[in-house]
Amino acid sequence: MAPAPEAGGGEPGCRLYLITPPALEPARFADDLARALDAGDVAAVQLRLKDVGEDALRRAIDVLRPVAQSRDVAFLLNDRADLAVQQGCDGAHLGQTDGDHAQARKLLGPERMLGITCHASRHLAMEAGELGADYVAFGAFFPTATKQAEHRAEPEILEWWTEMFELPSVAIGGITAENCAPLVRAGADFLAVVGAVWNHPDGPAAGVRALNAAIAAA
Ligand SMILES: Cc1ncc(COP(=O)(O)OP(=O)(O)O)c(N)n1
Ligand SMILES: Cc1ncsc1CCOP(=O)(O)O
Ligand SMILES: [Mg+2]
Repeated sequence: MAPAPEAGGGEPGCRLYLITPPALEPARFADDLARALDAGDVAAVQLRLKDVGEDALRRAIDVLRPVAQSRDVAFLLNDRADLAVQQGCDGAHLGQTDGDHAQARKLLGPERMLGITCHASRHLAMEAGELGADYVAFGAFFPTATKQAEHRAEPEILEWWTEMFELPSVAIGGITAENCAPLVRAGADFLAVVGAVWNHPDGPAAGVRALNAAIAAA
């Protein structure tokens, strides 16, 4: 999940971080995922299935992890650091109520990534940085139909974070090709998206192309 090198050797650029749709059938979704990843630059994929049991989650990881990893795209698991380690994921993303972050950091070790939700809180982000998170996630920046988001973030928090710290930031929540420019200009290292890719009217590949074009133009 490396930052994009900027042409001309300037500041690293912003990259896409895809989160899976809330429900999926792994074998069928594997084709959609492959097409999306082959459509343009994607730094990471997060498997986020909130409504399935552990067996189904393991099966989904087994099918989808190789699709990402074979393309050098990091594969992270939502909510479960333990399962991320057991199943060979590249990391885990944890929210504020997803268990003990310090324990998760230990479990994941230095090789696997830990991402932490920080909503719109500078305090939570500094705490996450102190305990060794690999990125901090701010949001939701825009209204989203994917999740009942209880926190609203403004681009200023990305500017502040980028000026103060080197740890990468992720922006999430209602992000589309049409509205992402202020987040890119504010210094977001990654844009995490669900709907803008998987619900794109011309398909996921078109969603990835549109977002990468918007990032490049920002
Ligand atoms: C990259 C990224 N940022 C934020 C979230 C939200 O995590 P969380 O607050 O734990 O909510 P759920 O995703 O578990 O509903 C995320 N998943 N990924
Ligand atoms: C998981 C999550 N956390 C905050 S907003 C959100 C959903 C993002 O999905 P979308 O890109 O469709 O708004
Ligand atoms: Mg969570």
